[in-house]
Amino acid sequence: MTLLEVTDVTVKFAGLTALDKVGFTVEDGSVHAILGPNGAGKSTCFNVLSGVYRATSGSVRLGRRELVGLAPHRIAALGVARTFQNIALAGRLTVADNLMLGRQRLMKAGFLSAGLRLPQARREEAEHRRRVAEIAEFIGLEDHLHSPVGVLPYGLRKRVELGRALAMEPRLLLLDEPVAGMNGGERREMAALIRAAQRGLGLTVVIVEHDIGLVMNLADRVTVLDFGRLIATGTPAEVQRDPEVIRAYLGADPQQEHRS
Ligand SMILES: Nc1ncnc2c1ncn2[C@@H]1O[C@H](COP(=O)(O)OP(=O)(O)OP(=O)(O)O)[C@@H](O)[C@H]1O
Repeated sequence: MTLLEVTDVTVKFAGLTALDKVGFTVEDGSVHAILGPNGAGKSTCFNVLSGVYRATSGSVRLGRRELVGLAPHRIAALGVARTFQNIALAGRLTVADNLMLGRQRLMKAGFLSAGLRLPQARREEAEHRRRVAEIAEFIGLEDHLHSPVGVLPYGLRKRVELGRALAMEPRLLLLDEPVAGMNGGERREMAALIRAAQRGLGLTVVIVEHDIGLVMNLADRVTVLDFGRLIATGTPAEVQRDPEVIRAYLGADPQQEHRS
């Protein structure tokens, strides 16, 4: 079953076409990667999916809902969570509190009752904190639950980002370069975690990534962009063989992942 359907999405910025009639579908419960060299339009595509940018034309459907034109918080409320290329966490807050921020949308008690610490609000908060502890365990950070995020090494902070997105209990998880800047071991651990989230929590994952090796091992399907155009879509094995993909991206010097 299709969860996300992107049709003819075009994004123009003053004279520059960042996305040109891009279309692909994402199956429910799958991991779908968006791959492409620098400037290909991957982040723009993500920003359209999460409502940060509005497509100039085209459509993005989550189930039957049209997402183009909705504000980011409305899209989040439909069960779409995202992480950012550059970590966007509250460094002074603990891991637990950062994960709690992810649960805000799920909290029923208003600010006032939470502020006054009314019994119902206290009970609700305790439930959310229990779930946050479970998520911290899932991402392997149970021993750091009460550490400020700012003191954690980079690889662990990237996991907190993933945890905060998971704390939103999404159906669709958008991951923007989740292993950027990580070493080989950290990359493998993060890939395993993403797989575990997809399988264990039944999530659908769309991932933007430069790391071709990671994408080929992790993704069920891959969409390849180049200069804002979709040049291939298919299984990792199919796109790896595609001559246009080889020319645009995979043929690049493997030591030099980023084309500048
Ligand atoms: N807000 C913006 N205003 C103007 N141009 C933009 C804007 N955002 C992106 N672009 C341009 O759109 C094109 C696609 O950029 P985008 O960031 O989507 O590529 P990308 O594939 O994510 O690249 P990278 O791998 O470097 O993150 C680029 O030419 C970029 O300069």
